Amino acid sequence: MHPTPDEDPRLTFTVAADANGILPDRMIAAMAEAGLILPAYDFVESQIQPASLDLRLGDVAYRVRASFLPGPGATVAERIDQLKLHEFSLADGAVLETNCVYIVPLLESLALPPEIVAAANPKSSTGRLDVFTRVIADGTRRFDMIGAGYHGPLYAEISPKTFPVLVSEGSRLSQVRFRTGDAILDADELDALHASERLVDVDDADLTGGVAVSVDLSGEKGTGFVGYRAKRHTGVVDVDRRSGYAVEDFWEPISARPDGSLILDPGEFYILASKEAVQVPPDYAAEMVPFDPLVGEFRVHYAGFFDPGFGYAGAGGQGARAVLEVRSREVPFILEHGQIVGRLVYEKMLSRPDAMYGQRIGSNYQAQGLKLSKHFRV
Ligand SMILES: O=c1ccn([C@H]2C[C@H](O)[C@@H](COP(=O)(O)OP(=O)(O)OP(=O)(O)O)O2)c(=O)[nH]1
Repeated sequence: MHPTPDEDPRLTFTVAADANGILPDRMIAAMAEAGLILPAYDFVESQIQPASLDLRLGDVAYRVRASFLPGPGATVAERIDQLKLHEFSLADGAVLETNCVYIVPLLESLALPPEIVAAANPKSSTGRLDVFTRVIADGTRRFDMIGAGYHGPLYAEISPKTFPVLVSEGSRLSQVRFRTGDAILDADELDALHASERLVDVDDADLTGGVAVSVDLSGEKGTGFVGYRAKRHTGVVDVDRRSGYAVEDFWEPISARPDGSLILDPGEFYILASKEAVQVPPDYAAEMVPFDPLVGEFRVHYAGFFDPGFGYAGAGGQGARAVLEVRSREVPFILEHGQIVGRLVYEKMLSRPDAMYGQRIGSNYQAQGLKLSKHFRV
C-alpha cells in the first residue's frame, strides 16, 4: 500500500511534471518542511534567499592532500578517509590557510525528488574574498551539480587563494539553487525580456548566448581608479565578521593606464566592476558564465548567481553594476575598457519570490557600484 501524505510528508510537495523554473524562497521552505532538504538543525534568519538556500558549514573540517570527485558508486566520506591529512573542529572557529584544500561536511543534506536538480555556487561574499569553494555530493562526477533525485550529504571543498580565512560551524560560504525542467530563456525569450525590461543599460546590447557584460576601465576622473588588487601576506579575514577590516590592510587601489587598459599579473586577484548597469527582473534569476570557455587567459567570478530583483528599480537597485572577480592565469594579460568578460544567462523562476533581492533580507550588494565584500569598512 502507498503511504498517504499524512504518513509521508514528501508526498505533500509536488511540482507539475511540465513545469520549468527555479524554485523561489517559499518553495525552498516547503521543500524543507516536506523533508526534501534536511538541515542538521533549524535554518537561521535570511538563510533562505529569493532563489537559493545558503549552505552552512558543519562542525568538523578535513585538510586533504588534493581535491577530488568521488565518481559513481563512491562516497565523499570514503575519499576523505583515504585523503585526509588532518582533522579539526570548527565548533570554536579555525583558520583555513591559503592554497590548502579542505573538505567540510555541510549541515544541510538532501532527499531530492526525481524532478528536481540542485546547482551550487559560492556566495558573492565568498567569491569577493577569493575563497575557492565548490560543493561535492556522493557519487558525482561534477562539482556544484547535484543530480535529480539525489539523496545524501553535501560537502564543501574550500581553498582560500589570497587571504587566510577564519570559519566556524554555521559559516555560510556556498548557496544552492533548486530547479525543475529547463528554465533557461531561449534567444527569442531573452530578446523579448530585454526589449521590455532593458536588462543592461546599453543601446546595442549583445544578447548572443546570454547578456554580454564588459569591464569598466574608464577610470575615476582625476585618479584613474578602476578597482582593487588583493595584497599578499595579509591578516586573517573572519568570514562572519561584517565591516570588520580596513580596506588598505587587504587591498591596493589600482588605476587603468591612460588608454583604458589594465595588465593583469598572473596569479593576482582583482575586484573590478562592469561597464553596464545590470538588472534581474523579479520573475527571473541569472547566472554569470564565462563569455567564452576557450578564452582561458583570465577568469571572472566564481560566484555567479544573480538574485531576482538584483539591480531592479522596484527593489531599490537601479544602476547596479556587476562586481567582477578577476584573475589572470599563466601569462600577463591586457584587459581593455569595454572588453566582454562574461555573460548573464537568464532563467525563469517557477514563481515570483516573496522577497526580492534588496527587500528585507539583509542584502549587502543592492545598487552596488565597485564594492568589496561586506567584510571591509567603506
Ligand atoms: O559575480 C557576481 C555575483 C553576484 N553579484 C551580485 C548579484 C547578486 O544578486 C548579489 C548577491 O550575491 P549573493 O547572494 O551570492 O551574495 P551574498 O554574499 O550572499 O550576499 P547577500 O547577503 O547580499 O545576499 O551580488 C555580483 O555583482 N557579481
